[in-house]
This record gives sequence, C-alpha cells and structure tokens, in this order.
Amino acid sequence: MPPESHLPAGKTLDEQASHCFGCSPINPIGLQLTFTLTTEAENITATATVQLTRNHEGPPGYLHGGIIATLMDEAMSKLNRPLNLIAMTRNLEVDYLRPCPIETPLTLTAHHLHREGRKLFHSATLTHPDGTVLATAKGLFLAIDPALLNRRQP
Ligand SMILES: CCCCCCCC(=O)SCCNC(=O)CCNC(=O)[C@H](O)C(C)(C)COP(=O)(O)OP(=O)(O)OC[C@H]1O[C@@H](n2cnc3c(N)ncnc32)[C@H](O)[C@@H]1OP(=O)(O)O
Repeated sequence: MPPESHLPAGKTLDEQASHCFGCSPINPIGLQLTFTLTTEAENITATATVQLTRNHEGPPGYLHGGIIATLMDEAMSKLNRPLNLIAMTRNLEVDYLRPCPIETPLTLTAHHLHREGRKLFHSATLTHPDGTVLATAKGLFLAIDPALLNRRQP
C-alpha cells in the first residue's frame, strides 16, 4: 500500500473503501468478507472462508454466478495491497466448474501470478470442504494513481 501521504487529502484508503460491497464490515448488504493474507516474496495469497445464504442464491440451493464472480474479484483485489499498489479490475474470467452450494463453508483463495509493469495477473479458486474445486478465475488488474480513485467518488 502506498504511504497514506500519497492518498487524496484527509482520507485513508480504508476510509475511501469503507463501503466496499465485498469486504466492508459496515455495509449491511455487502458480503463482509474477511481475508487472511500471506505475503512472502514468492507467495502472495489471500484466503477467506465464505458461507453465504439464500440472499445470494441463483439456482435453488446454489450461489448466483454474479456473486461467484464478485467473490473471485474481491479475493484477487486483496493481492494488490501487499504489492504496494492501488489497482482496479480490468479483465475477469470465471470458469464455473460445479454449482456452488449456499450454507456451506467454501474456501476462497487468490494467488498473485506475475506482474508486467502496471499489469498484475492473479488467479483464484473456490473450493468445497470436500476438496472439490467449484470455480476458478483469472484476473488482470491495472495499477492506478490513487488520485484517480478519489476523483471517481461522488
Ligand atoms: C480500494 C481499491 C479498489 C478495490 C477494487 C476491487 C476490484 C474492483 O471491483 S474494481 C471495479 C471494477 N473495475 C473497474 O471499474 C475498472 C474500469 N476500468 C478503468 O477504469 C480503466 O480501464 C483502467 C483504470 C483499469 C485502466 O485504464 P487505462 O490506464 O486507460 O488502461 P489501458 O491504457 O487501456 O490499458 C493498460 C494496459 O493493459 C492492457 N490490457 C487491457 N486489457 C487487457 C486484457 N484483457 N488483457 C491483456 N492486457 C490488457 C492494455 O493493452 C495496456 O497495455 P500497454 O500499457 O502495454 O499498452
């Protein structure tokens, strides 16, 4: 993460992102995901346990595909901070391998793959407790100037 002095006046990054649908603890209709980060040099990983409800249902008993894409996007976005970058999703590709059950503790994991200048390439998986990989994703994130993020706020 850049030093807070690099951020727009008066607001930390966490304050700016305080209503993120994926991870804000105070957004009452958000997913309120909490991640554990591993930030060793060659192994930048974000992991969360995700147990969602009928509020997030698509097919009966299973998660909506858009919610699954959100989970993947959110997990991969968490890798940008340990890379000391503010970055936005430019491209997201999801492979829906098996239906993802609601009311089941699924494991959401994202890995940083490699970087080419501003381009950050990440991957993610959503896994059933029995070990079955339910969905995989690839993401391209582009590092941006933090001031750009601020300009987009109302
Ligand atoms: C607090 C932090 C925020 C947390 C966010 C959580 C994750 C999110 O959900 S973000 C929300 C969803 N994402 C967005 O709204 C982003 C909308 N998009 C944008 O604003 C812009 O496209 C932005 C800022 C990402 C990039 O814009 P810009 O800098 O003009 O990119 P651009 O110059 O077109 O492309 C940059 C490079 O990426 C390359 N590129 C673009 N798309 C692809 C692709 N699909 N595959 C490979 N390369 C690509 C381009 O070729 C270019 O390469 P090079 O620099 O070598 O020529």
